[in-house]
Amino acid sequence: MASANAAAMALHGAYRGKPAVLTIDGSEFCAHLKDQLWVQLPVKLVLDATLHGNALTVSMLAPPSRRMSYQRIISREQWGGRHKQKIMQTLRLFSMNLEVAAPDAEAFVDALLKAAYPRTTPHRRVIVLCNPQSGQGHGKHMLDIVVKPVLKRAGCAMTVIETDGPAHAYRVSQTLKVTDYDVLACVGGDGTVHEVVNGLASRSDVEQAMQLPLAPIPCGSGNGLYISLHGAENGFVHYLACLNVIKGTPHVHELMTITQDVHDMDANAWPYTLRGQAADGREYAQYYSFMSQAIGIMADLDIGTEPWRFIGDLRFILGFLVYAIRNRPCHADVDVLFGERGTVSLHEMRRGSDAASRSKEEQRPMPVSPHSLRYGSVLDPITLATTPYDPAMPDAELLRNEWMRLPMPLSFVYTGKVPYVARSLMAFPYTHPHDGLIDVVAQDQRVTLFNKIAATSHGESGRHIYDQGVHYMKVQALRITPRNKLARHRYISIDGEKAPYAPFQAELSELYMTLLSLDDEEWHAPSLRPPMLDVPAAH
Ligand SMILES: Nc1ncnc2c1ncn2[C@@H]1O[C@H](COP(=O)(O)OP(=O)(O)OP(=O)(O)O)[C@@H](O)[C@H]1O
Repeated sequence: MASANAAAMALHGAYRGKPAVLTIDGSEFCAHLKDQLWVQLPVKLVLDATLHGNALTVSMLAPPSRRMSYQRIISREQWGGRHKQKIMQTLRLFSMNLEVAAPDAEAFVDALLKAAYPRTTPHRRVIVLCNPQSGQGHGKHMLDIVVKPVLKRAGCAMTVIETDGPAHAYRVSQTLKVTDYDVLACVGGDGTVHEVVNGLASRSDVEQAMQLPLAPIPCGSGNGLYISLHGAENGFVHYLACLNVIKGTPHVHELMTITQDVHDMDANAWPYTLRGQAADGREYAQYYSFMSQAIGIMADLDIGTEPWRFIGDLRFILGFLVYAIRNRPCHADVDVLFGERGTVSLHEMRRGSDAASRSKEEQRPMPVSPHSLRYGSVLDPITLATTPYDPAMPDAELLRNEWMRLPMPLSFVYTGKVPYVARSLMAFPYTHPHDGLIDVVAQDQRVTLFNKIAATSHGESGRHIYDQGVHYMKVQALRITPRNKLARHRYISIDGEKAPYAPFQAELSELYMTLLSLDDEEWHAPSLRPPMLDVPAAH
C-alpha cells in the first residue's frame, strides 16, 4: 500500500514472491527486499517506471551488484563525495520487475517520475545519428549494446539512422523535421557533430533548427566535445552520455563561422552548401565550427596520424612527440582581431572561466541575419595595424579594431571554443561557451625541442598555457593564410576534420547551437592554479 508524506513515499509489492518495498525519500530512491536493502540510488538515476496491470518495471542506471551480494547501493555520502566520478563510471542499465497493487502503484509511479525528472519531461523523442565506422566500428557496437537498450528502457521514442559515408549526417540534418524531435544524439566522433551542426545551420529554418538540442555519445578517438561536457575523468562513459540525452538540460554553445574561397573547396570532401559574395563579387564558402581550428603541428598530428586510430586517443600524444621532434615551422601568416572584449590577460580569462562554471545560459534569441559576417570574409582585404602584436603588450595597449599580425615564427596555431580537444589535451583551459570570443593558443617555433616535448606532460591539465613561448589570447576574429597552398603533408583541421589547406577566416558567429548537459555547469571548468596572475600570455 502506498503511503505518502511531504518527504517520503512508499510502495509495497512482491519480487519473485518475496515482500518488497520501494521508497522515494527526497532525492533518493530505495528498494528493500525482505527487509534487506536491495537498491539505494540518487533518484536522478531512475530512467522510467511503467505499470502494466499489477506488473511494475522500474529502470535505472545502477552500479553492478557485488559478487556474493545482490545489493546495488550508492549512498548519499558516496554520491556527494570525491569518488562520485568513479562511481559514475560503473553505472549500468538495471531493471526490476515487481508485483504491486495497481491503484497505489499509479500514484507512486507518478511521484517517482516527478522526482526523477525535476526539470525535464520523460520519454523524449530522440533522433540518433550514428557513424557506425567511428572509432573503427566502436560506434555501431555502442549503438547496439548501450544506446538503443538505454533509450528504450527510458521510454524514449527513437529514430535511428546509421550514416553510410561522409556528408550523410549533413544531409539528414538538412532535411529532418526538427519539430518531430526533442533531441538529436550523435553517436560517433566530433566529425559527426561537425556535419550535424553544419547541416542544421544551412537550412532555411536555421533559427528553429539550431534550437534542436544536440547530445554527443563518444565513439571516435578525440571526442573533445563530450569530454568538455562531462570531464576527462569520466572517460567515455556511454551510459552517462545516454543519461544526458534522456535528461540533459539545454545551454547555448556559441559557434565560430569559417569562410574559405569557394575555389579552394573540394565539393566531394567538403560538400557544404552555404555561399556568400565578397565585396568584389568573388564567391566564398561559409561553414561553422563548434570546437577548433588548427594549423602547424596540431593539425599535422590530428590529420597526419589518422592511420593510427587503432591506438585510440594515445595517437594525439605520440603524434605530438613525432611532430615536435620533426620540428617543422608553420608557414602561415596569422592575423588576429581582438575587438572590444578580446584579451591577453590570463587573469581576465580565468575570471571568465570561473563565471562559466557558475552560470548556464539556457537560451537566447537567434540572430535575425544568422550568417552575416561582422568582419567580412577571407576574400575581403584587411588592413593590418602598423604595430604588430607584441607578447609583452598588456590589454590596455592592444589595438582593438585593427588586425594585428603575430610576428614570431610559429610551430602551431590552435583556436577553439571547448576546453578539451581530446582526453590528453585541455587546449583552451579558460574557454567559455558564451563569452563572444575565440580562444587562441600559438606556440613560438623558437622554443627548444626539450620544452616542446615537455609540454606533452602537462597538456592534460591545461598548464601548457604558462609555458615559455606559448601565447594564449582571446579574440573576436582571426585569419590564417598558409604561405604555400601547395605544400605537401601540411594540414588545416577544423573540428578535427581535414579542411582545404588554403586561407581561412574565422569569427565568432551570432548563431549558436543548443547543447545538452547534465549539471548546471556547462562543462567541468578546470581549477587551474596559475604560477602567477595577470602576466602576458607569453610568460
Ligand atoms: N559509414 C561511414 N563510413 C565511413 N565514413 C563515415 C561513415 N559515416 C560517416 N563517416 C565519416 O567519418 C567522419 C569522421 O567521423 P567521426 O568523427 O564520427 O568518427 P572518428 O573519425 O572515428 O572520430 P574522431 O573524429 O573523434 O577521431 C565523418 O566526418 C563522416 O564524414
